[in-house]
Amino acid sequence: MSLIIQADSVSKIFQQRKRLPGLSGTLRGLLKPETVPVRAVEEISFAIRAGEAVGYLGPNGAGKSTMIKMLTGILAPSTGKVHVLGRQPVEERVANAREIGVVFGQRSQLWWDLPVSDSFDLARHIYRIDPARFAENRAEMVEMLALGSFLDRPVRQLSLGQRMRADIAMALLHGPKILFLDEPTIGLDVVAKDVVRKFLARINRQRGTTIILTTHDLQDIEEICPRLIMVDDGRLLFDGPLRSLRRSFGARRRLRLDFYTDPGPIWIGGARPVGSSGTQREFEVDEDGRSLIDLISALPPGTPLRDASLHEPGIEEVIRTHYQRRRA
Ligand SMILES: Nc1ncnc2c1ncn2[C@@H]1O[C@H](COP(=O)(O)OP(=O)(O)OP(=O)(O)O)[C@@H](O)[C@H]1O
Repeated sequence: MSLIIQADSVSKIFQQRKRLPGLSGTLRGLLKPETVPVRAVEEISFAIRAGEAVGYLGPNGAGKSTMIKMLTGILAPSTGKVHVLGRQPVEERVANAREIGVVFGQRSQLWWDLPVSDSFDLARHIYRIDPARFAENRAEMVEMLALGSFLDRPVRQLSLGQRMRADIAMALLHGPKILFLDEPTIGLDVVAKDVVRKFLARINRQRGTTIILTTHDLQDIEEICPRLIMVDDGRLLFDGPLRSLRRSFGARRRLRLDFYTDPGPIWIGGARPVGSSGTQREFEVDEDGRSLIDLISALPPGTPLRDASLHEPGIEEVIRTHYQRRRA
């Protein structure tokens, strides 16, 4: 498979207006604005092959949207280079737009007061889509995303889930090779999220459309994207399969013990106490190879053990712990 997207040491620095405290500060800021540089993206490199589905994950302000804007030609990198289908998006915005689809979860591309089908017709003119190809793509999207019941309704009357489905359909009418989505499931209920996720996984699999999506929601990644790129503070933290994230962040298994009566302090070699509440105790286990039997046999004889279990840390937990550690 060929490389379809490349980011080489990409940084983006914004100049943000400095806020000065108090009313006099606000007035001074208006008369003589001072700016401070903010590094939204710092020296990020990655390469994506045709047909991949990649999740771009990070907390608020991590630089996700900024990266999507650079890949779609909305913003130019401050330093470094971005290539999408062999082009620098910001230099060849129109040619780039013809081959990519973009969905911003928080901002619709549909015309608010027009019926959904009119927005689709306008997209056909804007992208100069061949009528036969348009008809075929439109029919496929209407069927796959179940748009039939609200195609004639103005966009402002749609639920968020319906609007998002229509937005995704619109971004695919010209048959783009790459689909960029910025928070496609934000604010959706569980059913609508499920529809969107299943659809995206399907077009990636069936049409081979390359997908890059930003999200805060790990479930999006688990269901759509075999590959995860994780950023924080503008920097790249992790790039690889979701399944190797645990190992790469050194996440440890947890031993949970429950006793009939409060056992007092408990010590188990190779396990670090991390929580205690009433008759329950929790430990982080240092070595991966140790079994549950091995661990509980280290308890002093006569300890009133009622139940014991060993847990792999959830990916959510791994990431939360990692971000907390970085911020500490
Ligand atoms: N146009 C802009 N001008 C100045 N600063 C900006 C601009 N756009 C983004 N920033 C700053 O760049 C940083 C990264 O913002 P960005 O929107 O890329 O993050 P994000 O990961 O998408 O966050 P969120 O999850 O909250 O949408 C933030 O500190 C933000 O305030």
